[in-house]
Amino acid sequence: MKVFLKLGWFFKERKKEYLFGLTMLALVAILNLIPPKVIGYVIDEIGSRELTSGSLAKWVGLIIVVAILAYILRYYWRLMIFGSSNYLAKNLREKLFRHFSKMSPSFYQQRRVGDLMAHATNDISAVQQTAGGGVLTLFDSVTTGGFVILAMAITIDWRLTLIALIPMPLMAISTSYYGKLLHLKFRDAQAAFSDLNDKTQESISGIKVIKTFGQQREDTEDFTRLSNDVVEKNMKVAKIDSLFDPTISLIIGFSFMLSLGFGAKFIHEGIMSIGDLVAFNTYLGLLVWPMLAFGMLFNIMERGSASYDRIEQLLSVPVEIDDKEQAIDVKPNGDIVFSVNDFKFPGEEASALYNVHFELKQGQTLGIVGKTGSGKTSILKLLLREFEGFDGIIKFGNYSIDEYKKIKLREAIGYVPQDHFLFSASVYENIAFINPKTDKETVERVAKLAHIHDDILRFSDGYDTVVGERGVSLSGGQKQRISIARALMMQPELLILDDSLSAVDAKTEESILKSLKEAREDSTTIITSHRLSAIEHAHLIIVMHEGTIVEKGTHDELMELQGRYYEMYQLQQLEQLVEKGGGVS
Ligand SMILES: Nc1ncnc2c1ncn2[C@@H]1O[C@H](COP(=O)(O)OP(=O)(O)OP(=O)(O)O)[C@@H](O)[C@H]1O
Repeated sequence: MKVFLKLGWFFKERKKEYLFGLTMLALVAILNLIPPKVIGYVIDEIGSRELTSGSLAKWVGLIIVVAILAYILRYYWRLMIFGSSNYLAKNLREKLFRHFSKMSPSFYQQRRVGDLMAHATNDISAVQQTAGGGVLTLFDSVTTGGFVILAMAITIDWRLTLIALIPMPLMAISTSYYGKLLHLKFRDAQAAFSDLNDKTQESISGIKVIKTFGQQREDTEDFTRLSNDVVEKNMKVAKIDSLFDPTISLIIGFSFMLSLGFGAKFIHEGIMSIGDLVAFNTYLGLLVWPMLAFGMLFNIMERGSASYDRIEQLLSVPVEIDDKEQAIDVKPNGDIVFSVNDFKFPGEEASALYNVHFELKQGQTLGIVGKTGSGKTSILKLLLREFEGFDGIIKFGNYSIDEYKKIKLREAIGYVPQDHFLFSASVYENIAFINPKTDKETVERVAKLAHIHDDILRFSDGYDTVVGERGVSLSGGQKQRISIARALMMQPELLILDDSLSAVDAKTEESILKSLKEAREDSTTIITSHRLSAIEHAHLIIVMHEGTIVEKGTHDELMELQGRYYEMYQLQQLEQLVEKGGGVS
């Protein structure tokens, strides 16, 4: 029953619909009491030879009126109760989605997408069933059951009623026992479904890699194993679920036996008429549904309760990186001061960054180089406030980045990540992502700046060509340049290119950087790259190694130092020479 209390807020919200629906349901329960009584009267009139065609027509007419009324009322209670439960699903779905969209990357790092999707589908549907079918079974079993028992006791015989109810406590004991078992098995089944969901999502997203490595058979076997596991766990649920009906039918059967035996005795003693016994047994038949419903109620409630707990747990995960109370509501601009003494990713022992200090004046370009895993992207993640909890301060303009509203900080930064993502939409929509109503000229201007305009014109539908998962396949370099154009649409104070030119050739890279420099004279740019030509002209270059800065300066200064940067530069010059077919003497 706890789950109904937990859902109290929703029932309050849709009070009118539930009250209306439940009143209709109670009226149907009362109408249901009429036919058995009518049958009893007719049988007694037949027995005493008092039945006339006039009285028969009266009884038949009454049953028809009851049937029509019950038809209308049933329609409305279904509409009210099941209809309302849809709003609960909508409400929870939206809450979850809003919550998901507020969570920081570390939240997604700790959870699997398939699992989150299972919460948003299976769990919500189980809770919806509680607010629909659950409410119905609870109310119906109580009202129909209650009214029928009252009608049996008051209008027929209270002693026979008590006798017929003797087996009922057995019902309560067995259904509650099965319910507990069901809860455990259902939890296992849901967890298995989450695993399967996760596997499906990962296999579909990674299908290209799976095929390239010829792992389809292994992948399918893996999938089949998980799918079998889901079936196995659901079979366990079904086995317990299947015990409800036979148990309840057995107990009701026992009731029938008692009522028939004692009823016959009462007729013999002249306490009851035959019509009364027929009516009594018809009432007893009416008790089957409320009892079954009662059994089902445990099932629905257990599922709903387990699912609601999981959803609540997810919603209660705090938003790690949130706005401060008096957060500044303006876009930051100005100089950047990055001063981090130490930073560890959540749950990690080792520092990802330590003693990383640099300053960047507005309009300057910073180049970050270093071996893979040296901490380049980690610097950017801190700047974007994707992670917090470092020792130090990062300032953008006059304030620390955590003083600004998160949305304002992000609006000031155009970020082109390494793992660029294009939506399943047209090229135009992908570029104009921040404002789909942007005019064509602006979209074309940024596309030209990113040197992707000519490529787009060559696509079959130009800017209307659909890209992403459902669309045409683009080369890595084309995707990178569309991502750059999308970031440029923001006219950001700070543009961050995280190894975003790795897939374009050196000449295109040079042209893009040149036009960016011209178009963004007063704005700041940060470029991380493995290719030194991309950062050669930066105002400041930092060389990262194992999480810290090992060299800092301009290209000329670093060359003079003859350290790591110098070595990397020499090596890349050599590589270029070899690529061009030159030799080393
Ligand atoms: N979200 C994360 N959680 C835990 N550790 C992380 C996370 N992101 C990065 N790291 C770790 O931090 C270190 C620095 O990674 P980072 O991505 O900053 O390197 P990088 O210099 O950008 O490398 P690359 O050139 O390959 O992109 C690595 O050891 C990496 O495993």
